[in-house]
Amino acid sequence: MDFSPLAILLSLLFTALLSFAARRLLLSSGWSRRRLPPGPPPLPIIGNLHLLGHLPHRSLRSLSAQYGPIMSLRLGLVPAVVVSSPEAAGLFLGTHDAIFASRPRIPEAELDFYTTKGLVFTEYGPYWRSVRKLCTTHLLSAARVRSFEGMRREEVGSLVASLRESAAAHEAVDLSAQVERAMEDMACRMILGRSTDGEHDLKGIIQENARVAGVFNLADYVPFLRPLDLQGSSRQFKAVRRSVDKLLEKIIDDHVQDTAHYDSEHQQDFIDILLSMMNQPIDPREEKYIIDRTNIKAIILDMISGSFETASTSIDWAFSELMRNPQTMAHLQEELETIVGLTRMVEESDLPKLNYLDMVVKESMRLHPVVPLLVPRESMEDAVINECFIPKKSRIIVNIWAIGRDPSVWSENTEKFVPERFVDNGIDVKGHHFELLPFGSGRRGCPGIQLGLLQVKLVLAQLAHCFKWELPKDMAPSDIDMSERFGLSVPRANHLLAVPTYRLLV
Ligand code: HEM
Repeated sequence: MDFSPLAILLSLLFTALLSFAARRLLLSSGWSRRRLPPGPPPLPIIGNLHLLGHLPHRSLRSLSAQYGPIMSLRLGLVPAVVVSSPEAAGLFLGTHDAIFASRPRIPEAELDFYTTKGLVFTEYGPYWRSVRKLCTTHLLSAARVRSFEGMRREEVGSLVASLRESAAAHEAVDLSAQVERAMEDMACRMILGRSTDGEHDLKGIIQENARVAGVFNLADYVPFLRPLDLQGSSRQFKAVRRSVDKLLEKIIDDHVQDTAHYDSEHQQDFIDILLSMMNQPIDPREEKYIIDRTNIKAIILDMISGSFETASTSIDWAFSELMRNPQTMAHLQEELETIVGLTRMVEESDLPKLNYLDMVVKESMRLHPVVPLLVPRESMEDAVINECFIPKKSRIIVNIWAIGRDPSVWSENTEKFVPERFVDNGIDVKGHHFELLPFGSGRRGCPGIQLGLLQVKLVLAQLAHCFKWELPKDMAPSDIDMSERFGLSVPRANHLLAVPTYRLLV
């Protein structure tokens, strides 16, 4: 046989030509374009809904282990694709982000301007682009986030003061509830300019809105069931939205009346900022969309939904891991003692110097991303990814929980809380490293990332710095229940209780 370089070259060329021709033939016959990604066989009507279980991120990881990192499902009558590896996430959220940047439209949304005129659930297009730009430029910019530093200091100060009282009495505190309250107060003051309302149960209404939005509604997947409203979801959704609307109308009216009395010291909240832009184009380059009251209400509700549970849930998980890993807590407290010292509380200006804190937060977000399946996306056109056909209007679910626990990415100790894995590896949470995506990535990535990260780090650092923490009633760290509850976000199923002892010298 002739193994001369020329013969090898010719045979390589011939093979390449042959496979190119075969590929063209398959593509033109439509066979490859129609081949969906592998996935479990669907049942009539419900498709694969029965496989989701009560913690879908976990069930989907098991299924992906069998069918691969780009897996096809049918959720009721809706085609879906589940993405479960960094490479696949890079294809859907990076390379082909423009195709997958829309959100599925739920039919209620057609009646509800809150869903079509906001940001989170609004379809991709010029309106969404304008609103997104408005939010990133005017509400969530670095300068705006900084402008609320004083308010955050007050709220964190109140949290610490309340914990000091429990510390003096050597009482166990419901840390989950305390943190949740503090974060809700921060969000309400920043967005609405107040954390309570004399007339309405402000936080109760917002919490109910989040609860109803997180409820699984079969009719979202089997649309012909919608008119029957078997679960009563549609009725509940409309009732909650009426309460939200009444509340926001009143708060906006109060702002309009108060504007005349503002002095130069007045801290503008998000409603003030949006009211000052009323009747102007949302984006000066897209004059078609003018800001009116419905836009303001929809944007405000999305800012609240985006910030309400996310930061507190992230803190809750990170703190639970610190309680389960006393050496890590000790290491973090050592860093705080060195950089901040025991004679004062942590300031926001300290945060960039706290490298170990940064690793603790990343590691916690790797193991416990609060939105484990991101917010679902929808494909805007037919696409072929890795030779698989993804039909237009497929729901795209990115399982960042599975990616964060993939041993082929994070090594065998993937289930363990080891912040040190981030030493010198350059991975951050900003959406460029597809192995760690707690804030998503691409066009629909979280616009509140800067604020969210700041809040999480500030509160976590303050809790670890100001107090020594023990578990109640001789509980061992390994006894801490880490069960999850699935909804719009995934918080702890049960609250974390702990006993603080004040440790600062002031
Ligand atoms: C620790 C805190 C937070 C976490 C972990 C978080 C996480 C996320 C995630 C995973 C998404 C979906 C991204 C995607 O689909 O690719 C998202 C979207 C979003 N987040 Fe956040 N978020 C946080 C804080 C905030 C804050 C403070 C705000 C605003 C005040 C906010 C506003 C939004 C909005 C408006 C969207 C929808 C963006 C769009 O569809 O264009 N988030 N967030």
